[in-house]
Amino acid sequence: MRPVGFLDVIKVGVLGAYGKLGSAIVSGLEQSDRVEVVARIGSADPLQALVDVGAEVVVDVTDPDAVMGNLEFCIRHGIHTVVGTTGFDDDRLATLRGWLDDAPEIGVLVAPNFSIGAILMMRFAAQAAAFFESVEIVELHHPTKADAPSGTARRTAELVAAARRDAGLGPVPDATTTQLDGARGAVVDGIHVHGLRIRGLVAHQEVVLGAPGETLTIRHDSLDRTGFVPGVLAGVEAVGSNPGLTVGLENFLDL
Ligand SMILES: NC(=O)C1=CN([C@@H]2O[C@H](COP(=O)(O)OP(=O)(O)OC[C@H]3O[C@@H](n4cnc5c(N)ncnc54)[C@H](OP(=O)(O)O)[C@@H]3O)[C@@H](O)[C@H]2O)C=CC1
Ligand SMILES: O=C(O)C1=N[C@H](C(=O)O)C[C@H](O)C1
Repeated sequence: MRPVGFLDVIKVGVLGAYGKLGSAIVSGLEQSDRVEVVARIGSADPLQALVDVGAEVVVDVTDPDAVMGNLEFCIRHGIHTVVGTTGFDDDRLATLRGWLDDAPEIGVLVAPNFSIGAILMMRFAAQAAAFFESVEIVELHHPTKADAPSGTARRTAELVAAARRDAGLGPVPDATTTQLDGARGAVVDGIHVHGLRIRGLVAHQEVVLGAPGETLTIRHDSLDRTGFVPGVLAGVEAVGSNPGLTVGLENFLDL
């Protein structure tokens, strides 16, 4: 298979093209002369249309229940895929790696967040984590979101937990002995994650760190879904020349 990118205009199919993120991505990609949107697929449309129009890269922004079936189809049909859909855990990533072992020339990017600001927020949180005894994550989203905690919050927790391990930090301090279910949030890799669903919001996250005598709060706000488009474009341009599974758009950025 020929790698896509560089001189060619990349033929892109968008799965979930009529959703909130998908429609912003279609509009954004249509402004670029580096890609051509050749397929806009909604939940009622056959995936075979991607093959019929020769899509080289697919962007999946559908639903946690739909994404694995879509990925299996794309990998089996030799289509590189940029995945914005969330709800990924270790089991799903292991399944994906298994499929890719049988298609070593195909690239899949799983990007919990396409926004450059959110990627930097995660990076800064991981950098700060080594210096603070306490850390918790609060993610705030629109109330039509299907999954909790958000993919971004999960990923941040994993990055923070890894940084704490590297720094030799133990568990975060917490004297709670009695609680209502959920009162202390979900726990991802030892890090407490709290989710709010509020009408009017888009996507927001705070990482709150604390040490004796000081706290540090790192906050990112997505105010409009146009903020995700440059990251999607960067993923589309890079995925074809990066076979195998990549988790996190930061791997394709010169940060
Ligand atoms: N990585 C990132 O930066 C971001 C990721 N996201 C993630 O993207 C996903 C979509 O979010 P959002 O746009 O807000 O959600 P929406 O519900 O607005 O859109 C999802 C769309 O996917 C469609 N869909 C569902 N199943 C399929 C399928 N099998 N094939 C094709 N289309 C399908 C739905 O169609 P129908 O309504 O007919 O079911 C709907 O139009 C979520 O997982 C979200 O977490 C969101 C923002 C940023
Ligand atoms: O559903 C959303 O809206 C978003 N989903 C992603 C996530 O789960 O992290 C990215 C961003 O937070 C918006």
